[in-house]
Amino acid sequence: MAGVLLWVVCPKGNATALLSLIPRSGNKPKKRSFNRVSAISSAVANPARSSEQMVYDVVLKQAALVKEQRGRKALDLEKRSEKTDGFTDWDLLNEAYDRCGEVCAEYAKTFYLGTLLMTPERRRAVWAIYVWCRRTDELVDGPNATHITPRALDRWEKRLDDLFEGRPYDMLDAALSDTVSKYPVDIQPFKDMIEGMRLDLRKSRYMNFDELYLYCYYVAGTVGLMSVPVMGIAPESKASVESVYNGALALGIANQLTNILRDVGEDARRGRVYLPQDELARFGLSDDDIFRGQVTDRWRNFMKDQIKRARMFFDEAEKAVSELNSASRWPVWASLLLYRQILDAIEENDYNNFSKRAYVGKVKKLASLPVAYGRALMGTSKLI
Ligand SMILES: CC(C)=CCC/C(C)=C/CC/C(C)=C/CC/C(C)=C/[C@@H]1[C@@H](COP(=O)(O)OP(=O)(O)O)[C@]1(C)CC/C=C(\C)CC/C=C(\C)CCC=C(C)C
Ligand SMILES: [Mn+2]
Repeated sequence: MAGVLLWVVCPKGNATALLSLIPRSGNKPKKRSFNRVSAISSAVANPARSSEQMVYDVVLKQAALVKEQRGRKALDLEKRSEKTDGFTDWDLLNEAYDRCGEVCAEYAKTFYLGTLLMTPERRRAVWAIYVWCRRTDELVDGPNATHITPRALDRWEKRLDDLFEGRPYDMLDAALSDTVSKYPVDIQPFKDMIEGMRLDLRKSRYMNFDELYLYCYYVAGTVGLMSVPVMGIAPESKASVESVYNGALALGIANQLTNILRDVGEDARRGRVYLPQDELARFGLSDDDIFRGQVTDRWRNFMKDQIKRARMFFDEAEKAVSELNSASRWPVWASLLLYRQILDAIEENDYNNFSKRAYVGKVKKLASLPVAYGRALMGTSKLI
């Protein structure tokens, strides 16, 4: 039990919620063709292979896995969900998924509501992925973060290997273990997210956008790659699987860039500057300006440029949302619109992201939901 306790990291603001999820019984456990977005990152590409090219290999691998499964008609997902291998105690497994739903509802209410439109199978699988991501993030961001060492992350990765091989360590892992046995989810994005957490332990500066891009892929682009195999691509979609995964990746990158732009002051107080050093220098800025925290014209101009780039990633993602299964589109649109509006809020704060938190008010949040729903109904193909 002590081992489990060590692993379960309490969430922000509520130390008991994730602890209550501990099981009662000891069920121990090539190059891509460049588009507008890539043109930006390739401008600072490293001489060998840019981060974007490396990340694209993961996209191709995940897309291949999905295509392979698409080809195997007999492996109809909904039927496979009735498989009995691996788990004999259905009540325990259902309870595990229910707990994942509870965590999701507590930490990401809007997203949780959106998942209720999905089929029960897909919905609970997305919850299981959400919970694993949340727990992974909490390792380095939560209240126990100071105790986290690279060795602890190695153990978390070993645990990931085990759950992918059908040996879950606790009941939340059991839910994910069941999910990855049913959907064509590759382990690589999960491993890469852990790699992102390792990076956060050892690195607090990013020399250029190429370095930052890789970090954003690790901690957020991976989420897109993990989620789409479960959310599913619309059967009527004419887009290539790769282009949909590319859009999913773009949404993760856009979200993380937005997160970084919103939290500049907060991160600086923790000694972290995620903004690319070469781009700061190009605008006549340095770490000192960030620690001083004064909104100057140089800062405004720099921020305008950063916001423009984040919006380009959102644009890239938007083209792909309509290719998802119709029932999965609404939560994605809702989260995209909400996160995108944080960029507007930074502008409304006159680019003061040092001491003023950019947030989207309740009214705007609520207003976004029908907009998201309307967009979800439109399944136009904008990708090839
Ligand atoms: C519909 C939807 C949003 C599905 C994703 C569900 C899911 C598995 C989410 C996991 C999120 C999570 C806990 C990630 C851990 C790392 C992390 C915290 C990343 C940051 C998220 C924002 O959270 P927050 O504001 O709470 O950040 P702080 O911890 O407070 O700093 C991120 C910025 C990134 C999360 C990334 C996504 C939500 C990407 C979603 C992309 C898709 C679902 C693909 C959609 C498909 C197409 C084709 C566009
Ligand atoms: Mn976090």
